[in-house]
Amino acid sequence: MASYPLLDTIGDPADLRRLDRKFLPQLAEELRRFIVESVASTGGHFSSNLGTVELTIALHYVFNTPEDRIVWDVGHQTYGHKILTGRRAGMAKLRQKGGLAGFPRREESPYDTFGTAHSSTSISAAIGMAVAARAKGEDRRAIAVIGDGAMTAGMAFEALNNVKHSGANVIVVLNDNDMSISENVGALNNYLARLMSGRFYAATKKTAEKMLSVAPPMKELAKRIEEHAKGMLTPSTLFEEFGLNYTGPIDGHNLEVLIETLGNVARLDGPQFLHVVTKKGQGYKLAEEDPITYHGPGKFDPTVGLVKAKPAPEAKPKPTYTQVFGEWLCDMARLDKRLIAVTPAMREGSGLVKFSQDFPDRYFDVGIAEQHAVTFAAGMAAEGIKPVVAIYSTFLQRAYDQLIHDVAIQNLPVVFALDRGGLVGADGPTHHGAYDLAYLRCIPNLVVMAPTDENECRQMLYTGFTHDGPSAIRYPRGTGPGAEVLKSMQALPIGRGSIVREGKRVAILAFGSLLKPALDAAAELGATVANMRFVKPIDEELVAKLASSHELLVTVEEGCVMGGAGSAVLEALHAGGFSVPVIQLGLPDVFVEHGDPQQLLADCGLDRDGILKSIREHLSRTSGRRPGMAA
Ligand SMILES: Cc1ncc(C[n+]2csc(CCOP(=O)(O)OP(=O)(O)O)c2C)c(N)n1
Ligand SMILES: CC(=O)[C@@H](O)[C@H](O)COP(=O)(O)O
Ligand SMILES: [Mg+2]
Repeated sequence: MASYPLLDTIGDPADLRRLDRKFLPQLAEELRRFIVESVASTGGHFSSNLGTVELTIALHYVFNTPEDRIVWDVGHQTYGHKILTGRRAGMAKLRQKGGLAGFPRREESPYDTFGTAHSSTSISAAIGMAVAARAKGEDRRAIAVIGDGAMTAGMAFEALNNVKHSGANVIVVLNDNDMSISENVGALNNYLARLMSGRFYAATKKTAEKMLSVAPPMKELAKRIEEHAKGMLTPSTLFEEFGLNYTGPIDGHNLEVLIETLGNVARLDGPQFLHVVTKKGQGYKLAEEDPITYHGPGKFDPTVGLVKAKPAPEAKPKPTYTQVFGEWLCDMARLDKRLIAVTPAMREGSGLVKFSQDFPDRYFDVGIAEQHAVTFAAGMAAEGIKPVVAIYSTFLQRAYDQLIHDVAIQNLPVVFALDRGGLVGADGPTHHGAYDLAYLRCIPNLVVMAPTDENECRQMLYTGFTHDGPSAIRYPRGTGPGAEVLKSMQALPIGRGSIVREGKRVAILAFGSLLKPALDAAAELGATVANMRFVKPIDEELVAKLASSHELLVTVEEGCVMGGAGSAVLEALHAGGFSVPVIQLGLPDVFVEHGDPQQLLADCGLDRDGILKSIREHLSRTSGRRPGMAA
C-alpha cells in the first residue's frame, strides 16, 4: 500500500502553510506519486496535472487561499489543487456520477473560485475578481494560472488588453510547458520559446541556483532575484506592452525559486505577469516522453504505462465516429483537391492525426482559436476552397457569431464536422454537446444532419461536402451501433428521412444516435420508427404522413428538448395544421452532470426503458389506463 506520510497531514492549505519549506520537496514527491496512482486507477487528465505539482504547492503556500483567489485556466490541471484543498478522498470517484468534477466547480469547494473547462477565461475572471475586491474594499489578490495553449485564444488577449485600463492588480501566471494537447502552435508559441531559450531563462536559472547556494537571508534573496530579473529584461516583453510587469521565465519545478518569486511578485504593485516554465508529464517518464498520449488517458497500470488494446483476432474492432470522420476526410481529400481541414487545437480528439501526416499542406491547427478557425474557413470558402472544420460541439459555441455572420449569411460551403454531439460523460456539463441541434437549426442556409450509425455518418459528411452551402454533421463521442462503413460515398437527398420500422398508433421520430433505443422501445410497443436524418431542413412530408396515420408522435434526440429537433417537428405539425399529441424526449432543461454516458442517458430517460416509460405513461394518462400496461 503506497504511503503518503506528509500528504496525510495536509487537510487544507492552512496545514500546508504551517509546513517548514524544507519539507515541501517531499510533499511534492508524495503529491505527484498520489496523482499517478489515483489518475491511473480512474482515468482523467494526467500529464498536465503532473506538470503543475510544484506550482500548485507554491501558489497555496504563498497566497492566503481561498481569500486570495486562484483562477485555473481550463482547470484540467487542478487535481493537485483539489487534493491539497481537502478533496483527496474524492479523487477515487473523479469524474464519476456524484464524484469530483474534473474541473474547478464553485459548488464543489470555496477554493474553486471560478468554474472553468473551456479555455482562456481565467484572466478575464481574475480581473473581475480584482475589480470586485477593490470596489468592496477587500484586500485580496486574484491570480490567473493559464497555460501556453490557453494563451493562444483571443479571449486571453481581450483580457490582457483590458487589464491595465481596468486598474486591476491581477497576477497572471503563465504555465508554459510548450504544449497544448498536441504541440502548441503559432507565433506566440515561438515568442515564448525565444523568451525561454534566450539569455533570460538560462541566466535566471543559473543565478537563482547560485543565489540559493549561498542562502543569504530571504529578504536579500528576494531583492536580488527581482533586481536580476529586472536587469535582464532590456527589450520589454509583449506582456509589458500590455501594461503588466513581466517576471521570468523561471523554473516551475523549483519550489524555492517559485516561492521566492511568487512572494516577491505578490508584493509588487500593478498587474503582474509571471512566466513559469514546466514540463508536461513531469516526474512520470512515459508522460514526459509522450505528453499527448498521456493528456487524458483512461485507466492504466502505472507500472507498465498505457498499452494499446489488442483486439481479439476474430473481432473486427468497431471504429469510433471520430475514426470514421478521419478516414472519410483522407478519402475525400484524395478525391477533391479543394478540401482543407481546420482544427482549433484538437488534432487527436477530432481524428486528424492521419490527415495531418498525409496532407500537411492542407491541414491547419490554428491553436485554441475557434472564432478564428470558423472565419478562416469562411475566407477560404469565399475563394472556392472546400474547408472542413473539425470541432467539438461544445467548442463551436465559442464561434457562434462567426458561424452566423461569416458563414451562414454568406451561404459559404463550410462543412462543420461536429464531434462530441450529445452527452460526453466524464467531462460533464461544460463539454456535453447538448445545445448544437437547437443553436444550429435556427440559422438560415445551414443544413444540419445527425447520423444514426457509422456508415450514415460517412454518407452525411459526403452530403455536406457536396452541398453548395454550409452544413453541420453532428456525431457522438465514441463508437456507434457497429454498422458496416461502405467505402463508396452517396449524397443523401437533403431534408429526407425514412420509416425504418412499420407499426401502429405510436410513431417514434428518431434523430441521430438514439435510433437504437427507439427501435428497441418500438419493438415492445409495435410502434413505427422513422430515422429523420436531417434536423434542418426537417422532412415535413414525412412528419405529415406520420401525423396523419398515428395517434401519438414521439421525438427522440440526444440534445436539449428546448428548441431542439423535436421542436422542429412541432413547428412542422403546427404549420401543417395537425393536432396530434407529441412527446418530446431529449436532454432536460438542466446542466447534466458528469458520469458514465450510458448511465446519464438512462437518467435522462433516453434509453429503451426510459422511452417506453414516457410513452406508456402518456398513453395511460390519455386513455385513463394505469401506467405500465401494454400500449
Ligand atoms: C475553448 C476550448 N477549446 C479547446 C479546449 C480543449 N483543450 C483542453 S486542454 C487544451 C490544451 C491546453 O493547453 P495549455 O493551456 O497549455 O495547458 P496544458 O495542457 O499544457 O497544461 C485544449 C485545447 C478547451 N478546453 N477549451
Ligand atoms: C480539457 C479538455 O477540454 C480536453 O482535454 C477534453 O477533456 C478532451 O475531451 P475528449 O476526451 O472527449 O477528447
Ligand atoms: Mg501547455
